[in-house]
Amino acid sequence: MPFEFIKTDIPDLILVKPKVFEDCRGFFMETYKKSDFEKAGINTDFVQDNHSKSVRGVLRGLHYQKNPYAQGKLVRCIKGKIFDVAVDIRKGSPTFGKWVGLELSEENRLMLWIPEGFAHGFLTLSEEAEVIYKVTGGEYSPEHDAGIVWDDPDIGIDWPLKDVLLSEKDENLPRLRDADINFVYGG
Ligand SMILES: Cc1cn([C@H]2C[C@H](O)[C@@H](COP(=O)(O)OP(=O)(O)O[C@H]3O[C@H](C)C(=O)[C@H](O)[C@H]3O)O2)c(=O)[nH]c1=O
Repeated sequence: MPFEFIKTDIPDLILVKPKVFEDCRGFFMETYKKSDFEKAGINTDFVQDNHSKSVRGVLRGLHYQKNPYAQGKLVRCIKGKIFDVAVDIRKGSPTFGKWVGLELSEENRLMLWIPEGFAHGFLTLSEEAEVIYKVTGGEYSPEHDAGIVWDDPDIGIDWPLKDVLLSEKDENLPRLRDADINFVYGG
């Protein structure tokens, strides 16, 4: 099995560890395989791939697209290191408002599967980080783009750095209690 699927504190949030084949040339690894991911319960109807580069201290998030353009994300850091965070924002979920954060890096090669109904963000821990992620559900739709402020005390994310660089948009995101959310658990 080329992948190890690891549960996190939020049942639907899955850490994926690919099998790496190293030799004198370097390495090879499969980073996605439909049959294996579907066996693990991961939706693989990917509609878009994204790639962003950030410098140390940049925090992108917490973002989500509202229904009917909700997105699932398979996130991977291919250069440097990030602290990747997902927050459950599905109304009625037993883990509503709960967050999971972990390091994804060029070195650990871990990937995080974040289903629809979660807000996502990451903090750049290395001088530079490049993040690529496959997206399910809705293609990019600015009208459905939404977010929650990174340091919402009701969520209490323990970001490793406190002095962060945000876009103007992210500086002005609402708290979870005021956010425009239309996800329903099990819906
Ligand atoms: C997300 C997106 C953005 N754009 C354009 C819109 C802006 O002109 C420019 C930068 O967008 P933004 O500042 O929203 O990029 P990020 O802050 O990296 O947003 C992402 O950050 C967090 C981590 C996420 O999980 C989302 O995928 C996404 O919201 O790219 C597009 O053309 N297509 C897209 O899918």
